[in-house]
Amino acid sequence: MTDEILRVTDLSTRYFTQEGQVNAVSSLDLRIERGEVFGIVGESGSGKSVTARSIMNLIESPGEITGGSVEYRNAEFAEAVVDDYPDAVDGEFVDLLEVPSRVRQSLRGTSFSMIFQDPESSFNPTITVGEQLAEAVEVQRRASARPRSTRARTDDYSLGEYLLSTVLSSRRYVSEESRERAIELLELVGIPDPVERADEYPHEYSGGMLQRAMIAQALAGEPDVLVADEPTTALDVTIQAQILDLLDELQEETGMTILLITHNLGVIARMCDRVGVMYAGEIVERGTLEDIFDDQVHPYTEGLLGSVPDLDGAGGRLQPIPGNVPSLLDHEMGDRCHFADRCPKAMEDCLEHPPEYPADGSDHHAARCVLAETEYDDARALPDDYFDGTDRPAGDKHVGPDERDEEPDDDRRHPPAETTGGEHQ
Ligand SMILES: Nc1ncnc2c1ncn2[C@@H]1O[C@H](COP(=O)(O)OP(=O)(O)OP(=O)(O)O)[C@@H](O)[C@H]1O
Ligand code: NI
Repeated sequence: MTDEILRVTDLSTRYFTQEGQVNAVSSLDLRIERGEVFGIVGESGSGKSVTARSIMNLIESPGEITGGSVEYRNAEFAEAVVDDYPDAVDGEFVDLLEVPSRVRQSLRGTSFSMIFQDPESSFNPTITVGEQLAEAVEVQRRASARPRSTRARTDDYSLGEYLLSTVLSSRRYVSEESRERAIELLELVGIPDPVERADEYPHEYSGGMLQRAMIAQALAGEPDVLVADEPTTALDVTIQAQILDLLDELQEETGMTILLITHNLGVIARMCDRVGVMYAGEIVERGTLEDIFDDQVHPYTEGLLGSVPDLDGAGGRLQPIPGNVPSLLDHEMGDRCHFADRCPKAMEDCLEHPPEYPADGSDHHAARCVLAETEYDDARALPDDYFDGTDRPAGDKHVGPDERDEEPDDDRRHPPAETTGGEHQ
């Protein structure tokens, strides 16, 4: 029997930009089991971060979740909200997109936590790092002080307590215990001189330090589910390995469920139980590590595997897959397999958008590719120049090197395979 903790169904997120509608995430399904580490991997701009933010319901204008559900399983939470939001509840599952943000926020930190790709976004610049961590610890303390009742967490905030908490939060640390825990957490993520660093403000931290502090912050509430978007990309390889070890350890200790987002297959191989390979806003192949690394069906997965960057050495790089990640603009996407124009095995069959087919291997193995069903047949192959003209309006999808912008050329963050700089909120 499965023990699903997170059930994402038919999730779609669009950005309504001046250039048109961007289909950042399209009809995405995910089933994540309690205690597993599920990886999402894909090139830059494939929709990984938007998926993570959609799951946390953190999509901002001009973006919008246009359909689907994100169901979190927590019997107490379901019981606490079922009277007020019966439509959001299905057994022990609650659709987080169907409850108001106030209710959802009661889950932040203690049930759900997120590590963002850009650490700045998760810190308040005017409060010291130590205080912010202590506050996160305090939230967890309050939650567990009311014996596991989510209702208490959402409703029972009496005026007295409210006043007390506002008074207290103007004090330097919410409590000495929380301050100690905050320092412990800083130490845990490898920040030197944690006692002194706790009193510093976010801008006094380097990018790598802030990323570690953010991990400490995300872990402070001892979440059930941690969504980690490129948790180690800004860090040098030694620290990367250290942080991954730390996540691994904590995961084993606490049984926390992790949704890990990365473009690094080395990280996937090291951390994950199951993987979803993302391309153009869709999961194009999913399966266990073995399915994906040894038995992959989708030529995109194969392309990503072209060269697995190693964590320990310099020079490990993804081998670029020829061509570019599509723009995801609705009017440019067409109704074919979105990878067909870059695929060495594109056939006539690929001019229709493929559904997800079961693939040989584990029950979990599936691919959005006709090759899961049919043998590759040279006789039906599309000519090499098939997509050179008509399918690609005004060559928009070929972003030349001089047109790339937005993000600094940080190789660790964007290996050569990744061309169009994904935007980060
Ligand atoms: N605020 C925004 N406005 C418009 N488009 C956006 C916005 N945020 C993301 N997108 C678009 O959504 C698509 C998916 O972006 P996303 O950031 O999820 O990619 P990613 O897989 O996380 O890439 P990376 O590896 O670079 O982080 C991209 O086409 C991106 O341009
Ligand atoms: Ni991203």
